[in-house]
Amino acid sequence: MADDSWRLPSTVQELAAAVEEPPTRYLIPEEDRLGGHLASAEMPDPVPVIDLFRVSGSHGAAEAEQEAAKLRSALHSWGFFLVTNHGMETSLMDAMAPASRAFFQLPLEGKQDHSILKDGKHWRLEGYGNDDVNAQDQILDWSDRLQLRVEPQDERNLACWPKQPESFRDLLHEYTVSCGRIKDGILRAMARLLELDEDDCLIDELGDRGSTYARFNYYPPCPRPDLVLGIRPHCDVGVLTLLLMDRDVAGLQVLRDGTWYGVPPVGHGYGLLVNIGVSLEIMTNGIFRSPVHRAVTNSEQERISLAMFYAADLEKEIEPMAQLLDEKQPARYKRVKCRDLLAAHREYFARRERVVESLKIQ
Ligand SMILES: O=C(O)CCC(=O)C(=O)O
Ligand SMILES: [Fe+2]
Repeated sequence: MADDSWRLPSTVQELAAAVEEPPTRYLIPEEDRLGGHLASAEMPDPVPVIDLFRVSGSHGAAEAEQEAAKLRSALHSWGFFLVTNHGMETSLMDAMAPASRAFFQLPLEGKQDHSILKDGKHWRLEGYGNDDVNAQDQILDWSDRLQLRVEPQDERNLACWPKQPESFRDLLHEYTVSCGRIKDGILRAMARLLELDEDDCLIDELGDRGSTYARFNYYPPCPRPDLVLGIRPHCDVGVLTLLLMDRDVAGLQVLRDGTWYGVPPVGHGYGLLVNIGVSLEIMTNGIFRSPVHRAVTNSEQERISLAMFYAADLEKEIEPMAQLLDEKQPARYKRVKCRDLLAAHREYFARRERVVESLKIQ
């Protein structure tokens, strides 16, 4: 029988503990290693920060207007921003991040109980592990992940949810509820920016049964950070992503005009970064663009991030919103069912390509 063990790489955490050099299948293509390293430029200005309370109008119309102008500028320049005054208790962020770390620190067997491989073989969307490996020459990322579908709540597959640390499940539930409110606040502010008919227009675009995936990314230290990527260049595929950044360790980079810029940790507490996804790019007919980003590793410290991906109802079709179209602004993206978009995104991601290119109307 053919040896297809290449389909089932060990976790990067195990690998990192065992090797002095990353194996060939983790080495990124030459053209991505320009200059011999993955260094990035410093952002010309600090990461834009949006005060969610102000932009919602709770301080009055004038302040909301000012904050909305900042949001517009952040969306047009970078496609991402930090959100503050978002209503999530600091104590929740302070507890969620260490609980994620504690999960990755469990012995392998404890984590494998929640493996992303059903019966040890068949890759699925939820659980602990890596990407689906479907080609022998696929270049792998230097990270392990725990991916869980947290919404709709009645579709949670709790068998994939860690029982250790003990606080994990309750924390993730609370975190999900809190992030859901923040996501709604952001989508309302964006709807106002776009002058849509109703503040809830973008929220409604997700449908009644929008899907939320929580993805915990774990990047072990790498002896050759100049040769691998923690996560390859990509756009997130959902409507938007809320990324809980590592408090201390940098790694996220964003591409703008051909230059990679490093996104520094906020320096105090945990930063919550909002990232536009491909689904929102389509819905807004390209008014908001999804930024290409990646994560690099380093040789000394592990790094953790937690991404909440908000996607529409899987059965819903995504297309440019009629309100944003007219003769001068015809649809620039094809209509696509959310489920198909997510599946296509995984295929493109594996090939290091971007799904959004295939959806543009030429
Ligand atoms: O770890 C990071 O900073 C980025 C993670 C990311 O881009 C993702 O999970 O989609
Ligand atoms: Fe991402």
